[in-house]
Amino acid sequence: MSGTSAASMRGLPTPDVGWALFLDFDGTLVEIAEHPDAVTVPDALPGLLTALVERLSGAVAIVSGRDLAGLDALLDGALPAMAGIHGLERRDGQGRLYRPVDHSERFSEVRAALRHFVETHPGTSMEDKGNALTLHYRGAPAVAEEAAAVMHRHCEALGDEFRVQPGKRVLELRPSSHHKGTVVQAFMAEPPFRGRTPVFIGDDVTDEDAFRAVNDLGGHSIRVGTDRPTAAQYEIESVNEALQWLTGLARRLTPPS
Ligand SMILES: O=P(O)(O)OC[C@H]1O[C@H](O[C@H]2O[C@H](CO)[C@@H](O)[C@H](O)[C@H]2O)[C@H](O)[C@@H](O)[C@@H]1O
Repeated sequence: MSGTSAASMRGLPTPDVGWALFLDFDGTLVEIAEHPDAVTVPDALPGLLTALVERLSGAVAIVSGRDLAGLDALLDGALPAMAGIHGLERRDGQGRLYRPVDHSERFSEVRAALRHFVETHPGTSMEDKGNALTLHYRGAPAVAEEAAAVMHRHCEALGDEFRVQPGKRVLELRPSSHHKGTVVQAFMAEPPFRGRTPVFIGDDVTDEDAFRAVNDLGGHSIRVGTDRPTAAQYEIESVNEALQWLTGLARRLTPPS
């Protein structure tokens, strides 16, 4: 967590103890890796998150496409409040768990098709999150169009309740009822988030729903990366800069002793 470029971080909003902080995971808190299991979690990250929870009176949540079990394992259970699978599972500030829908049984056909796809396309892999199926093609970028065709064909067969969410060398088939924007709205309706100013930091297309929700709520939206148009109000260039900024945030919000 070193090597800050002051130029790209200039102009970010001034830290405030009244913030509610929402953090994406991959590409925001950890660098993108070749495979989901290959990410490196910085040693200082769980401690940094714990410090932020303390400084912001509990109003900190991870909002990720990963599932909660995987996030807990990667972060040593550092955070009570988290949303996984883009909101298809959510744990509130008091540790209560919400799984609003269960469509996993409707995926049997597409699950089998994706298994066959990864068996016949080296470099691809599938994550089965129950309520969402994720097709990774980072190891075989040339199959992007073919992968998209398979996902969209099955999504159409399932009907309007489902969508294909593109991400970084990934396609996810999931119910369209929940997304990162609805996650922000849900957290903001309850303590310890209610009444605070939402701040969301994320890097990927799926974070755009959250940026829009935060903008509508009068908060601050911060994009990690500068390579495409975004609804975010601010930009940070890299994961390292995001971690630097969060470290500075924890420091600035420490009450004087
Ligand atoms: O919402 P996020 O926390 O950013 O999660 C989005 C997806 O992240 C993971 O995939 C991405 O990161 C992998 C590890 O760096 C990378 O190999 C892959 O290409 C990226 O798409 C995760 O595996 C997915 O389940 C998440 O939905």
